[in-house]
Amino acid sequence: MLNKYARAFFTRVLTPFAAFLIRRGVSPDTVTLIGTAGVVAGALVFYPRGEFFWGTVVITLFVFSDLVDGNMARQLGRSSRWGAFLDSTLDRVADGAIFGGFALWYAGRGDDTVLCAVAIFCLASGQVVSYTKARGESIGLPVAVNGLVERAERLVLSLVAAGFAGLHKFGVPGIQHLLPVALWIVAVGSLVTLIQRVVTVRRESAEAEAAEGRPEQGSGAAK
Ligand SMILES: CCCCCCCC/C=C\CCCCCCCC(=O)OC[C@H](COP(=O)(O)O[C@@H]1[C@H](O)[C@H](OP(=O)(O)O)[C@@H](O)[C@H](O)[C@H]1O)OC(=O)CCCCCCC/C=C\CCCCCCCC
Ligand SMILES: Nc1ccn([C@@H]2O[C@H](COP(=O)(O)O)[C@@H](O)[C@H]2O)c(=O)n1
Ligand SMILES: [Mg+2]
Ligand SMILES: [Mg+2]
Repeated sequence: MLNKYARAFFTRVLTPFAAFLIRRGVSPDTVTLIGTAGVVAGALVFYPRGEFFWGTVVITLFVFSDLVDGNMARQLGRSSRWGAFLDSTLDRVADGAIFGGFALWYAGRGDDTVLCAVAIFCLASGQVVSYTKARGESIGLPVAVNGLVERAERLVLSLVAAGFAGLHKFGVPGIQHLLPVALWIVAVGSLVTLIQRVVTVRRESAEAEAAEGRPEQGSGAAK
């Protein structure tokens, strides 16, 4: 939903900055790489120590590079398969660091095994949700569903909650509970999204095979 409705707004806001970087001779790949490095550093330096406010500030400074790199590539007329591969692959690295950072906190000083497991579930299910689309498309299916919780939702929910939860260290009472709530929402939402995508791929592959005149695998007709 955010990808659909918020992207146009951020494209307008970030286009002048993308044009500025192009004029300075910066390449889209450089932005992709530096953006990912910043997110990974912010997540793995601050989150495992429970510094959620400063971690989120650093991550937020870098995470928008994921919208700037594609914008630059399009302005340059240089959108490439390599760029698409690099962008998506490094998205997975950044997401791993963010949810890994939460898991490390709960495994250590945060001392909460259940929330550690929820954070690991968010990490793994987010990666699998993205994989379903990539694999479905690689076998020639449209995978015409995005689902309830895409990457933008996973990031916005977790980062906004972490940023506010971090204010607990500055004396705001009770606010630290926002992060567990967000992690549970992302976990359940990712599971729903995974089911939505798997069901869609199952239907699309059956339709494709029926259109090719091949019996559906596992239906018994192939025996
Ligand atoms: C006192 C207050 C303290 C608070 C501190 C700071 C709070 C600030 C918090 C958060 C800001 C979070 C911003 C997060 C922005 C995320 C932007 C982003 O990178 O989105 C990426 C997304 C997808 O891009 P791609 O097409 O490159 O990725 C594809 C996607 O990942 C697919 O994954 P799948 O969906 O399938 O799982 C992959 O399949 C594919 O491989 C991959 O290529 O981009 C978008 O979706 C575009 C829309 C971005 C919308 C951003 C909205 C930000 C909204 C609000 C932020 C501001 C909140 C401020 C709160 C302030 C509180 C005071
Ligand atoms: N280094 C890069 C990064 C991205 N691209 C192209 O942009 C598309 C992604 O757009 P976003 O707005 O989501 O960043 C990607 O599929 C590539 O076509 C690129 O060429 N080089
Ligand atoms: Mg990008
Ligand atoms: Mg990306």
